[in-house]
Amino acid sequence: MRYSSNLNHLYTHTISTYIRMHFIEEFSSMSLTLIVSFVTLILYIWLRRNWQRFGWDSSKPLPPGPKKLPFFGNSFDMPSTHQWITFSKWADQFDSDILHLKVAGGDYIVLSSYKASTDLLDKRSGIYSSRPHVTMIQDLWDGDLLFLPYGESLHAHRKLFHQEFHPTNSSLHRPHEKKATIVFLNNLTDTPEEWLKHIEHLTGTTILAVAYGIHVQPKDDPNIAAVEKMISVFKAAAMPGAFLVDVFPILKYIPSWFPGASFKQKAKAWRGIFQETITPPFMHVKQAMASFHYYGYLTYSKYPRKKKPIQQVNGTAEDCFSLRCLQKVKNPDPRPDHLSEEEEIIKETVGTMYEGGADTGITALRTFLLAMMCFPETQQEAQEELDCVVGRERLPDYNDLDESLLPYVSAIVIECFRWQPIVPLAFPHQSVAEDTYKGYYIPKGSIVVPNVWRILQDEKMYGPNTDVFNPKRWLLPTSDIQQRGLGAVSRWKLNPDMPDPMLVSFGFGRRVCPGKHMGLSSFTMNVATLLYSFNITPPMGKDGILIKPEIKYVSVPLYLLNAPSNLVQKTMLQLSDRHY
Ligand code: HEM
Repeated sequence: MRYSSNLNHLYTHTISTYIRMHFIEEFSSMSLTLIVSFVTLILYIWLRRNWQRFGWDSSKPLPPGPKKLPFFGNSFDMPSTHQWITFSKWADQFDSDILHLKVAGGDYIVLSSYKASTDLLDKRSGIYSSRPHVTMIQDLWDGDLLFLPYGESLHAHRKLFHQEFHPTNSSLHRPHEKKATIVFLNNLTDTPEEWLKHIEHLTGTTILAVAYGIHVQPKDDPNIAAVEKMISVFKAAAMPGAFLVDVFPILKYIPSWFPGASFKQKAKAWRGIFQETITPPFMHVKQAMASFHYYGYLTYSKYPRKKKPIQQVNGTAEDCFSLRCLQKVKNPDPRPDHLSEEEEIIKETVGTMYEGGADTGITALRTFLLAMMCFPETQQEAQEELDCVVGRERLPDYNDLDESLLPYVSAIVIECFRWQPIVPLAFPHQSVAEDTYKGYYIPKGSIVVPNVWRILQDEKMYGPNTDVFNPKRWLLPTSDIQQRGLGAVSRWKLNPDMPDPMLVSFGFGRRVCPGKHMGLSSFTMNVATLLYSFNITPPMGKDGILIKPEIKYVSVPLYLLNAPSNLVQKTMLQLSDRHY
């Protein structure tokens, strides 16, 4: 009985073990099948969704481009400087004005012709007007117009810019530009060897006056120093690929004390510098605009926490971009040292003037000076035109800067923008939907870059030898005598059939530069005044022979600006007074 019970037990145990093992076996083969099926299904769905993305749909291939490595794509092909030149070589190699690259897992579309750039960025601007996400700037260092994705916030920022910098408003800014130019000329006369410092001072002075009505000291002004500091910080933050967090945005969640998270402390310190630069001058305008603010408060006895303004006083704020925007605010914060949401947007928008207008203006003037030294005959011709039109008694004025009066000077300005475009890849756009162009598939989220440099080197559009600075490519000789004032005569007129390079130099579509008119008008004024006042020559060697500077450009990280090299910066210039 005991035996049988043991046997029974053994029997039962054996059966249960068998059942368990069988079940486990069954289960594991079943679960394996399930897992495999599930993974296959996910893979299938993912492949179906991404079929086109990887260019495997032969009916809609991706645009051509250099061969991609598995996982790394074209990451190793991407040049670290002068990208526009490499992109241009690839456009020739693949005989295509639209290229596709795979970089750090993202899709990169390069447009190499005027047609492709305007077809996509202008005509389909509903798709191509966003910006790629730069975590270091957007998440860790507050929003910024330049980097804002397409949407309501961008719309609100750009609206303020458009209202202010519409060409009909240019008379508001010109007195400031003119005043800054006079200070610039004085500084150049005193210390011509510090010409680069004076150019930086010039652009900073103009921006501070237009933005906040601040009138800086002719030299060593702390406001200018603050602006310069902010710009250098901004350049470091926006340098492509400088921070791992831009490649792996998830890193933004690691705490700042974590080893390797120094980028978070940097972002915090930079945010501080940014706010310290843009907040005080803006608050100053708000406080000085006392007619729109309340000078004191009454406390209701029934609602002790509610306050009521008791007095309004007349404002002392100077007319400027900030003031004009503040005057239109519907919901201001009544406290002079606080800002409502609407006022915060204004503060940020006005602050973007530094980023948009400072380095671009400086680079444009450096290119102009380099061109004048390397192509002296163009300088002479422009000076003759200025002498005829303006005379010798006064500086050029905005009324003179009409292309019908000073066509040669106008052609120099246009040629500066064409010869060495300041922003050779514009500023990257991002697509918000998938698209097809010329039969090629463009994935949603692609970073789209117009190769402005290549477009402006196109000999079919701009005539032969586009590497040479030649203002005459824009001009026609004319026998029409255009007379003005002193009996000025111009031998030239602008050729109306030439394509306008300004249509590409300032970007495209809904992200086109909102400071375009101001940038162009102040650059033209500076060019005319410099040509009128000084002879611009390269420095003289010990043997008394002029040292012609090398035409060498470096890419400056932020917008990938195309600036004359540091070598040129140090050696480049000698100024001698003409009429100043
Ligand atoms: C010679 C001078 C200038 C040049 C060559 C220039 C060029 C450009 C370019 C190429 C872009 C990118 C456009 C795009 O993404 O398609 C841009 C954007 C911008 N520029 Fe300018 N710019 C100049 C002067 C200015 C000035 C004086 C201001 C301010 C008053 C300014 C403010 C801006 C702003 C705020 C943006 C960002 C627009 C956005 O992202 O929606 N720029 N500029």
